[in-house]
Amino acid sequence: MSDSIIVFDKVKKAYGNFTVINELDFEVRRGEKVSIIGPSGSGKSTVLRILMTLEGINDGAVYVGGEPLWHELKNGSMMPATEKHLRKMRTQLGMVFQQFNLFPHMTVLRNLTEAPRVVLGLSKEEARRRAEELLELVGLVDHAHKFPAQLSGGQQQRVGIARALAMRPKIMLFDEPTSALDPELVGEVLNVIRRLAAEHDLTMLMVTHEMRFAREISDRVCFFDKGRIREEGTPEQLFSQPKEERTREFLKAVLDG
Ligand SMILES: Nc1ncnc2c1ncn2[C@@H]1O[C@H](COP(=O)(O)OP(=O)(O)OP(=O)(O)O)[C@@H](O)[C@H]1O
Repeated sequence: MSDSIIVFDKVKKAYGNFTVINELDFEVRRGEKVSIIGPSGSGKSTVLRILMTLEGINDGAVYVGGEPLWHELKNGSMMPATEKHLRKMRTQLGMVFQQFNLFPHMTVLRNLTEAPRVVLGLSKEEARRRAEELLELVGLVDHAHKFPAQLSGGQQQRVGIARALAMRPKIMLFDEPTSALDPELVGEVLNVIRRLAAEHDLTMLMVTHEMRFAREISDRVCFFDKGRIREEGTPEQLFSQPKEERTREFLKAVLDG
């Protein structure tokens, strides 16, 4: 477990009678790039939302960086985490959403400097310097003073990536980052993620429908079905020699579609 930056230990998550995550055991090593694929409703996004502390769990435990995420150890017993603990833990993670989720009333620059200033207490100059470096990384230096509505979807998503990185997270979560984009804008966003994967030792966990991309950048691909990992392996193993019939069916449907 020591090398795992993310651990799900028999995690259960249900909405009423409907079990979304079913005794899930799942680990991600430091620096590993992992893709989660699987049918709609299989619980893929929920895994990311639990890590980002946007959804609680009903049973089991999640560890980030060796520390319980949804619990705190108090006098030797595991107690539900306080908001303070969740806030602290959240700083280790950055998330890129399907729908960008930028602050519409703030310029690109301010979208990038706001949280580092408010949450991390960075000075205005330091936050700006960090933002400018990241705009360089995502190729948007010339757009710093625009508002999100003045940008294309692909540009907005690149700002979304830069904004998450501005908090210097150890783990980046991507929730179908290209699925809201027009097809001709997908490539520019994938290029930024590709670059991040190649040049940084970030841990990356990505839910994606872009099978070719998952195959290219992942160290490991997990096929989710009914709130569990049905099959996992290297991209080569999972895409070229899937063992499970359910995985084969899914891949056939998405790759033919
Ligand atoms: N707040 C909620 N209340 C009730 N049901 C929910 C809620 N959030 C998600 N669900 C249900 O949980 C299931 C899993 O959702 P999740 O978004 O994790 O699936 P997914 O595998 O990411 O699917 P997709 O590929 O369609 O995004 C879905 O059936 C969804 O309808």
